[in-house]
Amino acid sequence: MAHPVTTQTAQRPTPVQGLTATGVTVRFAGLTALQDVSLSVGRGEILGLIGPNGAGKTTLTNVLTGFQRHGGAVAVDGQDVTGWSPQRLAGAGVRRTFQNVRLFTGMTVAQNLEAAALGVGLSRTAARTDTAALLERFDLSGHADDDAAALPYGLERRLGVARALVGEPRYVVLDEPAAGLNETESDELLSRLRAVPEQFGCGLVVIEHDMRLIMRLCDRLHVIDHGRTLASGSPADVRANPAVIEAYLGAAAAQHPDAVPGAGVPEVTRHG
Ligand SMILES: Nc1ncnc2c1ncn2[C@@H]1O[C@H](COP(=O)(O)OP(=O)(O)OP(=O)(O)O)[C@@H](O)[C@H]1O
Repeated sequence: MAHPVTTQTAQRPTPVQGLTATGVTVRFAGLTALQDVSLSVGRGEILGLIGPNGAGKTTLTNVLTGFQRHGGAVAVDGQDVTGWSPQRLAGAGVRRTFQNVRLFTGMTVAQNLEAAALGVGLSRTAARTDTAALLERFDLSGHADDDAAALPYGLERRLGVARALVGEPRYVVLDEPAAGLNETESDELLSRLRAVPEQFGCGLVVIEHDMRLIMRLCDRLHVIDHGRTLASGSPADVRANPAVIEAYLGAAAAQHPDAVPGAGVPEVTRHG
């Protein structure tokens, strides 16, 4: 007897898109650096991660990019990547920059990009093509053959960001990309970063103390203090949040982001 034909319309849950951290906790000996922090960033989105010195921002960056063991979970577009090494995560499209740019010394600007592209698994031909495109997009073509170690500071930071974008990453975490830049350089970085999600199709997490930059750049902000989430939402909502004003921004800065004490300078201390 012929069996009736049944069509299996499997009701698979739609994978959660984005780079997500769920219930992340990190303890260093007696110190709780992160306590039950959850956040997510989608492709095409820019998320700002802000908070006072020692709040846990770099520790969270390390968690998201595989440099820090932790409790809780990290996922990339629905795939659990908890415990993956930085190299494996980079291969899966999760990249980062460091507070202090770590360029490959003894190499030119172009060689820095090419080496990074080879490092994430591109073929030599693809690495060359990618390098040429990045040099162009970041206005570095005129410096392609310069010794990277001899670049002026602003260009060094620009190269650091470009290098994190080799090989079409899915998500990039930028740790204080504007640190030490003057106002003009910071504004120039802002317009470059603003274009990145559309140009590269990736999501950005930006850790930054420069509130002039962060308030203009980000679609959403996530604020942490003492290792816990203090607030999250649009820049306007976060700027008006009394707890954020109290812990971090200060009243004057909340009303006039250009007046943030130390804007453009990495050292912003707790208020109150
Ligand atoms: N490897 C470590 N061992 C012990 N304590 C650490 C370690 N790394 C960070 N910490 C502590 O964890 C807390 C969070 O530090 P973290 O560097 O993540 O803060 P942050 O928000 O990035 O600060 P900043 O804005 O100054 O860079 C701080 O109290 C810091 O001293």
